[in-house]
Amino acid sequence: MGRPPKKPIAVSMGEPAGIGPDLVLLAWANRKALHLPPFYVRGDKALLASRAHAIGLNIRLEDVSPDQAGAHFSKSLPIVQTGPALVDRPGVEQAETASSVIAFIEGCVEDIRGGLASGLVTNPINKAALYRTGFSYPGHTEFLGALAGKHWPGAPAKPVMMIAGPDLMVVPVTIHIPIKDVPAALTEDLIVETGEITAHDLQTRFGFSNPRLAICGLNPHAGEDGTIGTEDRDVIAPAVARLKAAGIAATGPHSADTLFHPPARKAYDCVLGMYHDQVLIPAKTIGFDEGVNVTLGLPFVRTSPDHGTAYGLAGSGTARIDSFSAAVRLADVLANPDQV
Ligand SMILES: NC(=O)C1=CN([C@@H]2O[C@H](COP(=O)(O)OP(=O)(O)OC[C@H]3O[C@@H](n4cnc5c(N)ncnc54)[C@H](O)[C@@H]3O)[C@@H](O)[C@H]2O)C=CC1
Ligand SMILES: NCC(=O)COP(=O)(O)O
Repeated sequence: MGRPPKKPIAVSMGEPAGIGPDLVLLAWANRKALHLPPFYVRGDKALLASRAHAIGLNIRLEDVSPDQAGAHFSKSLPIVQTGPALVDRPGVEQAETASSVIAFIEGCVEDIRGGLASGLVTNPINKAALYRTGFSYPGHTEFLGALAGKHWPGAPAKPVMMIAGPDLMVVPVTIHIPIKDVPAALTEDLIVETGEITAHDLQTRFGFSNPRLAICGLNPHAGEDGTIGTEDRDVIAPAVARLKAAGIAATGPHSADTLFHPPARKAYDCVLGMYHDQVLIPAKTIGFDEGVNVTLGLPFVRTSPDHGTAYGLAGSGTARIDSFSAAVRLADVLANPDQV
């Protein structure tokens, strides 16, 4: 007996005024050249039709249910209509689309839970626009952690953000918080938990037998023995010691400024940074086009392009699809480890 066909990847359309709609259309149009597995979009068909016209793509869009998506993918872009029809205004924020944006994500997670999709790829959302309508999660990462807790009760669901590129993988220990709040948020337990989840997922999902984690300091020169800030000595160093005691190949705290040049990158598999920009700046500088945002620590697979909504490019047809395509391929590999 042959293997059953792979389930499709569920893709959320993301911010309607951003480049998410362009990306799904361009990716489907170039699916063969990009070696993309079957996927479907939870979004709005009317808006996608309008955007396809704007960027000069004459492609078939099919309104389907998730269980039919795989069968349609070779001939048309399968769309699971989610929410009301939207008006296509590229680059223009509209408060009334916020509930649809959230419903796209929730619907995809429910599809995975229901066995209809193998993994999730999210398109970028306008975070500030969602906050303005009362959305209480800083980003997808935290929202997906909450959805995992709701739909997989009892399963471990501490979401950890990783930006993975061919030349660098990084994890920010604190994510979407103001820089002034970082020192207080950094605890030994948080660093240890993040390191353990990272090491576990690099082993079980990414095939590293003994992943080497380089842990950044917080202060210049990792604090110079507590003379330029005490967090490196009093919080981060003990956390590194605990990770080592747990059998994880962790080193640090390292001075972050000298951790990302090519020879330094040979000494580790992944960097844990203490705050968002400490590690996302090098990751996006080195591999903006190929980078993929992966959420570790969830009971399901979620990836995303590493960029945002790029309002200025929406509807122009010029948005690069490399990162989105890499996100779809990686979701497929992670969700179907025995079939690639
Ligand atoms: N995963 C998510 O949902 C993310 C959402 N965002 C959201 O994106 C919005 C804009 O954030 P920014 O910091 O301006 O980042 P951005 O990534 O949208 O744009 C930064 C620069 O990169 C360019 N760019 C982005 N994607 C591109 C692509 N595919 N092809 C070619 N050029 C591209 C843009 O034109 C711009 O010059 C914010 O509302 C933020 O909340 C940002 C990052 C991730
Ligand atoms: N800068 C990366 C980013 O903000 C991604 O956030 P999320 O929406 O994936 O949590």
